[in-house]
Amino acid sequence: MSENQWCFACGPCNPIGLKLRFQEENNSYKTSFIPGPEHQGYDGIMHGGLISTLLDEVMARYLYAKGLTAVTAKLEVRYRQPTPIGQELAISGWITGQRGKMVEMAGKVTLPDGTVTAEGKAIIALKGDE
Ligand SMILES: CCCCCCCCCC(=O)SCCNC(=O)CCNC(=O)[C@H](O)C(C)(C)COP(=O)(O)OP(=O)(O)OC[C@H]1O[C@@H](n2cnc3c(N)ncnc32)[C@H](O)[C@@H]1OP(=O)(O)O
Repeated sequence: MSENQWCFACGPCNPIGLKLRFQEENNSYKTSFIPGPEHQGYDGIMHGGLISTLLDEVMARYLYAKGLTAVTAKLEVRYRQPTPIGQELAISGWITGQRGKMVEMAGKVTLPDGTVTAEGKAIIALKGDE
């Protein structure tokens, strides 16, 4: 069996996972997700911890997709607006810089009408000899 099939965010084998799928486009990594009632904190609003998960995944997984082994060293999220349940979220991440083995990344969560509800910044640590 291939590795990492149980990732909470993207693993196809995880029965309670988000099962995200990704594509690269214009030096950016993208996925989408429609949160349901099981993903809310306050009624009608997506739980902030799960929004962090979306941002963490879209940034760190971009490096994984490039064949690098990397873990999140630092994650900062700015929740600009409530993220509603039941709308398709566009989540994207991109590289903004690198200092040694620390890759600096950014990401955002966008509603269908273009409203950015959350922004993320992360430092992702490359492992091994990369
Ligand atoms: C299908 C597969 C899915 C793939 C996508 C996965 C998405 C999920 C991504 C995750 O959530 S990964 C899980 C959460 N993250 C972790 O569990 C990481 C745990 N932490 C570590 O393993 C280590 O702390 C880490 C590798 C991040 C750093 O340890 P090191 O021993 O390599 O570094 P060290 O502590 O010696 O620091 C080296 C330099 O980096 C700097 N540094 C370390 N941590 C930092 C940090 N957090 N922020 C900024 N700088 C940092 C540190 O200051 C120092 O700079 P200087 O040399 O200039 O002094």
